[in-house]
Amino acid sequence: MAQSVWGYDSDNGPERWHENYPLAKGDKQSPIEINSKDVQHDSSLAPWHASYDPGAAKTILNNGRTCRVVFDDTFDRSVLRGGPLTGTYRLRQLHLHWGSSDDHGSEHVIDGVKYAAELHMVHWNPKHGNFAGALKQPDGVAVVGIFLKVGKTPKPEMKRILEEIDNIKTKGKEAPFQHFDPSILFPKSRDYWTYHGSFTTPPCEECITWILLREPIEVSSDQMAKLRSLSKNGENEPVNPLVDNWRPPQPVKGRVVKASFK
Ligand SMILES: NS(=O)(=O)/N=C1/NCCS1
Ligand SMILES: [Zn+2]
Repeated sequence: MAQSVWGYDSDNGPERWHENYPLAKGDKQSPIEINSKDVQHDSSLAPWHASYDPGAAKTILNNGRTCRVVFDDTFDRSVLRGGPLTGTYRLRQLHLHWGSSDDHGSEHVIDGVKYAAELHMVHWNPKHGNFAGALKQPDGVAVVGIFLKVGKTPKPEMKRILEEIDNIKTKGKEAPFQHFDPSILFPKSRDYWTYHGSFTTPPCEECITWILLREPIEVSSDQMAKLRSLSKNGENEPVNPLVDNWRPPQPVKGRVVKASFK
């Protein structure tokens, strides 16, 4: 089976992405390490609001690099607004990044803390016509990032996604995933950090307003094991566990991270 052009292995991983995707060496790359001492509280930052239509959820997919839930984004059906954003952004998909053990897996690192996983809800600005057009704009995309922490009181709302894992074990597997409002995954607090960055996967376009929620949600170690039971390989190929699909922190290059909280 030919190697995919990019991935997370030694021969196609983050250190080599720039060979085929030059943007990966840009000045506004993601993820980054966030150090609270360098964060600037911005009292002008408004609260953010998501209004998602559960009927917009369509399918869940294993694309060999992550587990992704896809939503109908053909009109303003599930939208994000407020916070650092101008206008409304349409929810297109959500996916996760995770480690091979509970002590790492997130992409953003907070005061040295690596969480077990990081969930991304990807939205795009319809003023740019379509998703492909939005990728070329600095205000084209908004991603809400939620950290997953292993704890004793797992969030029941994560169950719905994890229950589907058994149906999408191998690369290319897709299953219906309907009647799902992802805002049930949000933690209690709406506190967030925000900065301008990029996709954490190639081609690494620098079109993202990141909204990272300060409060992690809890999952159980068993739930993390479930996520790690996904495979990179296709059916009837040698088993290659889908783990450590995270990009390490990139140079901040003078960017200032704003906080909605003190
Ligand atoms: N991890 S990420 O959300 O920055 N990368 C993506 N690539 C295509 C859609 S989302
Ligand atoms: Zn992501």
